Amino acid sequence: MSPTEGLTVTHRRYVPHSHAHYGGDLVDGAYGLGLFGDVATELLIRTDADEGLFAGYSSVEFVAPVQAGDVIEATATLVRVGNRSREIDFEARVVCRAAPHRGPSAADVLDPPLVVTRARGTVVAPAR
Ligand SMILES: C/C=C/C(=O)SCCNC(=O)CCNC(=O)[C@H](O)C(C)(C)COP(=O)(O)OP(=O)(O)OC[C@H]1O[C@@H](n2cnc3c(N)ncnc32)[C@H](O)[C@@H]1OP(=O)(O)O
Repeated sequence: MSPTEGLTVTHRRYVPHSHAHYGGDLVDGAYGLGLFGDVATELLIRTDADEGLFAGYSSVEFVAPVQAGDVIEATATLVRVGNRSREIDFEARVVCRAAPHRGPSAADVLDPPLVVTRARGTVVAPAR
Protein backbone atom coordinates (compact mmCIF):
# COMPACT_ATOMS: atom_id res chain seq x y z
CA MET A 1 0.00 0.00 0.00
CA SER A 2 1.30 3.45 -0.93
CA PRO A 3 1.80 5.84 2.01
CA THR A 4 -0.41 8.38 0.21
CA GLU A 5 -3.44 6.03 -0.02
CA GLY A 6 -6.21 7.41 2.18
CA LEU A 7 -5.03 11.02 1.74
CA THR A 8 -8.07 13.34 1.63
CA VAL A 9 -8.46 16.89 0.32
CA THR A 10 -11.60 19.01 0.80
CA HIS A 11 -12.68 22.21 -0.99
CA ARG A 12 -15.66 24.29 0.10
CA ARG A 13 -17.48 27.02 -1.81
CA TYR A 14 -20.72 29.02 -2.10
CA VAL A 15 -22.87 28.18 -5.15
CA PRO A 16 -23.75 31.55 -6.73
CA HIS A 17 -27.28 32.22 -7.97
CA SER A 18 -25.77 32.86 -11.43
CA HIS A 19 -25.18 29.06 -11.62
CA ALA A 20 -28.88 28.14 -11.29
CA HIS A 21 -29.78 26.33 -14.51
CA TYR A 22 -33.03 24.37 -14.02
CA GLY A 23 -36.39 24.98 -12.41
CA GLY A 24 -36.36 25.36 -8.64
CA ASP A 25 -32.93 27.09 -8.72
CA LEU A 26 -31.23 23.73 -9.39
CA VAL A 27 -27.62 23.58 -10.55
CA ASP A 28 -26.50 21.24 -13.35
CA GLY A 29 -24.72 18.03 -12.38
CA ALA A 30 -21.59 19.10 -14.24
CA TYR A 31 -21.08 21.77 -11.57
CA GLY A 32 -20.26 19.03 -9.04
CA LEU A 33 -17.89 17.36 -11.50
CA GLY A 34 -16.09 20.70 -11.84
CA LEU A 35 -15.58 20.72 -8.07
CA PHE A 36 -14.21 17.17 -8.24
CA GLY A 37 -11.71 18.19 -10.93
CA ASP A 38 -10.42 21.02 -8.75
CA VAL A 39 -10.15 18.96 -5.56
CA ALA A 40 -8.43 16.15 -7.50
CA THR A 41 -5.96 18.71 -8.82
CA GLU A 42 -4.90 19.67 -5.30
CA LEU A 43 -4.70 15.98 -4.34
CA LEU A 44 -2.34 15.27 -7.28
CA ILE A 45 -0.20 18.31 -6.45
CA ARG A 46 0.21 16.88 -2.95
CA THR A 47 1.01 13.32 -4.11
CA ASP A 48 2.89 13.95 -7.37
CA ALA A 49 3.94 17.62 -7.44
CA ASP A 50 1.88 17.89 -10.65
CA GLU A 51 -1.78 18.70 -11.44
CA GLY A 52 -2.27 15.46 -13.42
CA LEU A 53 -4.88 14.85 -16.15
CA PHE A 54 -8.34 13.42 -15.44
CA ALA A 55 -8.73 10.22 -17.50
CA GLY A 56 -12.33 9.33 -16.60
CA TYR A 57 -15.00 8.37 -14.12
CA SER A 58 -15.97 4.73 -13.49
CA SER A 59 -19.11 5.86 -11.62
CA VAL A 60 -21.07 9.02 -10.90
CA GLU A 61 -24.25 9.17 -8.79
CA PHE A 62 -26.35 12.29 -8.41
CA VAL A 63 -27.94 11.48 -5.05
CA ALA A 64 -29.75 14.78 -4.34
CA PRO A 65 -30.05 18.16 -6.13
CA VAL A 66 -27.68 21.11 -5.59
CA GLN A 67 -29.37 24.51 -5.35
CA ALA A 68 -28.13 28.05 -5.90
CA GLY A 69 -27.27 29.50 -2.49
CA ASP A 70 -25.91 26.22 -1.14
CA VAL A 71 -22.51 26.06 0.52
CA ILE A 72 -21.03 22.85 -0.85
CA GLU A 73 -17.92 20.88 0.03
CA ALA A 74 -16.18 18.35 -2.20
CA THR A 75 -13.83 15.69 -0.86
CA ALA A 76 -11.32 13.60 -2.80
CA THR A 77 -9.82 10.51 -1.16
CA LEU A 78 -6.99 8.60 -2.82
CA VAL A 79 -7.98 4.91 -2.85
CA ARG A 80 -5.42 3.30 -5.20
CA VAL A 81 -2.00 4.27 -6.52
CA GLY A 82 -0.97 2.61 -9.79
CA ASN A 83 2.13 3.26 -11.84
CA ARG A 84 0.84 6.60 -13.18
CA SER A 85 -2.89 6.23 -12.38
CA ARG A 86 -4.42 7.56 -9.15
CA GLU A 87 -7.91 6.21 -8.35
CA ILE A 88 -9.95 8.63 -6.29
CA ASP A 89 -13.29 8.49 -4.43
CA PHE A 90 -15.28 11.73 -4.48
CA GLU A 91 -18.16 12.98 -2.37
CA ALA A 92 -19.95 16.34 -2.49
CA ARG A 93 -22.06 17.49 0.46
CA VAL A 94 -24.25 20.54 1.04
CA VAL A 95 -23.25 22.07 4.39
CA CYS A 96 -25.49 25.21 4.32
CA ARG A 97 -28.74 25.90 2.45
CA ALA A 98 -31.03 28.91 1.96
CA ALA A 99 -34.21 29.10 4.06
CA PRO A 100 -36.35 31.40 1.85
CA HIS A 101 -39.47 30.92 4.03
CA ARG A 102 -37.68 33.11 6.65
CA GLY A 103 -36.54 35.80 4.18
CA PRO A 104 -34.43 36.31 1.03
CA SER A 105 -31.04 36.05 2.81
CA ALA A 106 -31.93 33.49 5.51
CA ALA A 107 -29.97 30.23 5.50
CA ASP A 108 -29.18 27.32 7.82
CA VAL A 109 -26.27 25.03 8.57
CA LEU A 110 -27.21 21.45 7.63
CA ASP A 111 -26.24 19.07 10.42
CA PRO A 112 -25.54 16.46 9.23
CA PRO A 113 -24.50 17.69 5.75
CA LEU A 114 -26.59 16.46 2.80
CA VAL A 115 -24.69 14.13 0.43
CA VAL A 116 -25.49 15.23 -3.16
CA THR A 117 -22.95 13.48 -5.43
CA ARG A 118 -20.66 10.45 -5.20
CA ALA A 119 -18.14 9.38 -7.82
CA ARG A 120 -15.02 7.36 -8.48
CA GLY A 121 -12.47 8.47 -11.06
CA THR A 122 -8.90 8.15 -12.26
CA VAL A 123 -6.33 10.92 -12.66
CA VAL A 124 -3.07 10.21 -14.46
CA ALA A 125 0.26 11.64 -13.34
CA PRO A 126 3.19 12.19 -15.70
CA ALA A 127 5.94 9.56 -15.87
CA ARG A 128 8.66 10.31 -13.33
C1 LIG B 1 -6.97 16.86 -12.02
C2 LIG B 1 -7.93 17.20 -13.10
C3 LIG B 1 -7.48 17.59 -14.36
C4 LIG B 1 -8.41 17.75 -15.46
O1 LIG B 1 -9.61 17.77 -15.31
S1 LIG B 1 -7.73 17.92 -17.00
C5 LIG B 1 -9.12 18.05 -18.12
C6 LIG B 1 -9.77 16.74 -18.51
N1 LIG B 1 -8.82 15.72 -18.85
C7 LIG B 1 -8.11 15.75 -20.00
O2 LIG B 1 -8.15 16.64 -20.82
C8 LIG B 1 -7.22 14.54 -20.21
C9 LIG B 1 -7.28 14.02 -21.64
N2 LIG B 1 -6.71 12.69 -21.68
C10 LIG B 1 -5.38 12.50 -21.83
O3 LIG B 1 -4.58 13.43 -22.01
C11 LIG B 1 -4.91 11.06 -21.77
O4 LIG B 1 -5.94 10.16 -22.09
C12 LIG B 1 -4.33 10.68 -20.37
C13 LIG B 1 -3.08 11.54 -20.06
C14 LIG B 1 -5.39 10.85 -19.25
C15 LIG B 1 -3.89 9.21 -20.38
O5 LIG B 1 -3.16 8.99 -21.56
P1 LIG B 1 -1.82 8.16 -21.54
O6 LIG B 1 -0.79 8.84 -20.72
O7 LIG B 1 -1.43 7.83 -22.96
O8 LIG B 1 -2.34 6.84 -20.80
P2 LIG B 1 -1.73 5.39 -20.75
O9 LIG B 1 -0.22 5.47 -20.90
O10 LIG B 1 -2.48 4.49 -21.67
O11 LIG B 1 -2.10 4.93 -19.23
C16 LIG B 1 -1.47 5.53 -18.11
C17 LIG B 1 -2.18 5.06 -16.86
O12 LIG B 1 -3.49 5.62 -16.85
C18 LIG B 1 -4.49 4.57 -16.82
N3 LIG B 1 -5.62 5.03 -17.65
C19 LIG B 1 -5.54 5.58 -18.90
N4 LIG B 1 -6.76 5.93 -19.33
C20 LIG B 1 -7.62 5.57 -18.34
C21 LIG B 1 -9.04 5.67 -18.18
N5 LIG B 1 -9.81 6.20 -19.17
N6 LIG B 1 -9.59 5.23 -17.05
C22 LIG B 1 -8.82 4.71 -16.05
N7 LIG B 1 -7.46 4.61 -16.13
C23 LIG B 1 -6.89 5.02 -17.26
C24 LIG B 1 -3.77 3.34 -17.38
O13 LIG B 1 -4.39 2.14 -16.95
C25 LIG B 1 -2.37 3.53 -16.81
O14 LIG B 1 -2.39 3.15 -15.46
P3 LIG B 1 -1.03 2.73 -14.66
O15 LIG B 1 0.05 3.74 -15.00
O16 LIG B 1 -1.34 2.78 -13.22
O17 LIG B 1 -0.65 1.38 -15.15
